[in-house]
Formats: sequence, C-alpha cells, structure tokens
Amino acid sequence: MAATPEPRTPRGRAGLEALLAAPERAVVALDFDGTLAPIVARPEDARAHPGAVAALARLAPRIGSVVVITGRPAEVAVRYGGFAGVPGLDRMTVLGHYGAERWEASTGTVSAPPLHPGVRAARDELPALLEGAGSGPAAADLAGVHVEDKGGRAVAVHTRRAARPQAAFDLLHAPLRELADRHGLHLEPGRMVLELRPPGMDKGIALAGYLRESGAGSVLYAGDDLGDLAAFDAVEELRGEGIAGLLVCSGSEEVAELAARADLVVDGPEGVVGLLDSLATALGA
Ligand SMILES: O=P(O)(O)OC[C@H]1O[C@H](O[C@H]2O[C@H](CO)[C@@H](O)[C@H](O)[C@H]2O)[C@H](O)[C@@H](O)[C@@H]1O
Repeated sequence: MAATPEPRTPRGRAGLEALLAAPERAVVALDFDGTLAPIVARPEDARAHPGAVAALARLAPRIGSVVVITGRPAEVAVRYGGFAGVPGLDRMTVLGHYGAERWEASTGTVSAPPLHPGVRAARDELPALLEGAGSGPAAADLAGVHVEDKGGRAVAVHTRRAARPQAAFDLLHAPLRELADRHGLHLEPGRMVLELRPPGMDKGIALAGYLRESGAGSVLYAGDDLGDLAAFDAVEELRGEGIAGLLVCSGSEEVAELAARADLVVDGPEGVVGLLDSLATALGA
C-alpha cells in the first residue's frame, strides 16, 4: 500500500496533519463524476471506480464522516456508486443536485425540495433552441449533442458525444445562459456539459452547512470540475474559522482551474482511490 502523498502547500499539509491527528473530527467530502467515477461518454454508464467503495468502507469507520456532494440526483449517485447497504458506509451522506437533495445511508431515504417550474419550461424549449443553434454550418458541430433530464430538477445539455465537443459547448453557452436567465435558473458549466438548475444552492453552501452541523475540525475535499470550485472557496473560507482543509484535485486534461488551486493533484479517480486507501492505512485500517 502506497504512503499518503504529501500536499504541495503548507495549508494542505496542515489539513492532512489535522485529519490524521484527530480523525474523529475529520470529514472526507468527495465529488462523484470524474472524482469517484471515471468520466465516460454516456452519463448513464458512469459507475464508481472499482476500488472506490472498498476504499471508502475502510476509511469511513475511522473518521468523522464521508459525504459525497454531486450534481447528480442523490439516488442516482447512490445507485451508480454502489453505496447503499455497504458495511462501513452506514453513516454516509450523499448531497445530490449540488446540495439540494440529501440521502442518508442510515435511513436509506432522500429528502428533496419542491420542483422549480423553470426547469420544465426550459426543458420544453430545448429542442427548438438546439435546432436553431445547429442550423447552417454549425449543424455538423452539434450532431451528437444530447439532453439529460435529471428528474425534472435540472436539465443538462451534454456535448461530449458531439462531432466537435468544445465547439458545440462554446456555441451553446450563450443561448443556454439566456434560456436559464429567462426561467430564473442557474447555468452550471462543467466537463462538456451545460446544466440548467435552480439557483440558491451550490457545493460550497452544501459543504459549509454539512461541516458546521457535523462540528468538523478538518476537511478533505476532492473534486475535478468547475462545479467543485464553490466547495474549494468554502474550504478556503473555513480555514479562516479554524477548520483545517486539504483541497484535492482529481486531475484531468479537461479542467485546469482546480489543479491550479489544489493542495494536492492526483491522477483522476484512480489517484483518488489510492489516496483514500492510503489514508485508511495511515489510520490503522
Ligand atoms: O458533481 P458531479 O458528480 O461531478 O456531477 C456533474 C455532472 O456529471 C455528469 O456529467 C459528467 O460525467 C459524465 C459521465 O462520465 C460525462 O459523460 C459528462 O461529460 C460529464 O460532464 C452528469 O451527467 C451530470 O448530470 C452532472 O451534473
């Protein structure tokens, strides 16, 4: 088993030291897609890395708690992650839809706010918007763009399977922002995805709330995408309040912003699982 990698920043090293010194007050918070689950072409094919559940199950009993904070519906992340009914993960929490939904392993239930009417209205306009944006020479760029309806709570336009994914993303950014604005929604850009979702919640708000309610003394947050920057902001802010933090980037060639701010960059979900395993070992698992 590899040793725990050393963070490259003093604050990251302090975060890791605090986690190891008082693990009962440590929270390990993780994004799902791109962090626990390798990125794949079709969102419905995503599954947790084969070693993820075992590593989490070794680590979780030795620390305060494990929470997954994801743009996915909570129930989908639990299913794709294989988190339910796993010995060791009986205190796990999954915050779905950027924190709007909550699943608790202890009860197996999901709590969720009412649907935002703008999501359905925006979704109904998407076919015409995509057809309009893809007329003329842009048609070839948009071929393969697909829409993910997230249970009426959000809608995501994916460009990963388009003929030219980045060109399609760039082409759709402005019209989708206009659509989101018109329906009182937030536009969340991610890895070859533009998501329209209700405003008022993000991973930073979700993480800060969770850390306060659990009385955390330290936090490790690992993410890979732009939606995780809000959680990075929250950790940096909470450091000022005495909660030690370790920011981990699940590295990829698609997103540079997180790596630039992280205390530790690991090699995608494989690297995240290795890190979780090494922490479990360091804590005597
Ligand atoms: O917060 P996350 O757990 O990172 O979820 C964010 C979005 O992830 C999913 O899309 C991403 O993963 C897909 C499967 O690997 C990939 O095909 C896509 O290109 C990625 O952007 C998910 O489909 C979205 O609904 C989430 O919002």
